Amino acid sequence: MATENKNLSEYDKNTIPNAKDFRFGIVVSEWNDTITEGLYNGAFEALTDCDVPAQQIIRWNVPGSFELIYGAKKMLQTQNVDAVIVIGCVIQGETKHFDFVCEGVTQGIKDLNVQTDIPVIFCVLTDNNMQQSIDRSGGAHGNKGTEAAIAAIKMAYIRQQASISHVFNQPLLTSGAIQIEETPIKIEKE
Ligand SMILES: Nc1c(NC[C@H](O)[C@H](O)[C@H](O)CO)[nH]c(=O)[nH]c1=O
Ligand SMILES: CC(=O)[C@@H](O)COP(=O)(O)O
Repeated sequence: MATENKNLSEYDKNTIPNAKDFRFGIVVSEWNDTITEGLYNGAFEALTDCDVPAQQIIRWNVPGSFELIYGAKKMLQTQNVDAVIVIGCVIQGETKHFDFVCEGVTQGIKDLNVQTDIPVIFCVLTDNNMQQSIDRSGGAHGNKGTEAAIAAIKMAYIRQQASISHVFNQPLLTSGAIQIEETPIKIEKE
């Protein structure tokens, strides 16, 4: 489904896990800052609407979308967060630079998700023109920042449940919950 057939800002709070104890990092690119500020506002408002205290949301700025990779890496390494959202807006110019920035950021963020234990949510617009970016940062198609915040909550919850599941040695249900049997935890004696 293309974005034009989906409102990026819509979510049902009844389907969102309890997020009040989660901590979120948000790394924001300063390139196209009128757009990235709109995306940040969408993300921040969605997180607080889902009961995340403002003091549990850490924001760092980086110069451009390519620097989101390093900024997210250092956020993961130094901050106590349950998920990171990277926010950027890349708009096609005259040259192929757009292609390399978009591919680089995509691969870099993918690598962080593979190499680290903290989910990193990709909230980077890769648009043909400014109007498309306006439409997706609080305009006609909603706000991809809102969408990213909900994704961050859901992924932080999956990470939390997966770690509990591992401790209790119980399967993680498709709902993301775990089935805790009555069997006691086996403590391996050293
Ligand atoms: N053209 C855009 C850029 N370009 C800058 C790069 O992201 C990077 O900061 C530079 O290459 C130095 O490493 N960045 C965006 O976020 N959006 C653009 O449209
Ligand atoms: C994505 C970019 O870096 C691009 O907007 C820069 O514009 P240009 O390709 O005209 O140098």
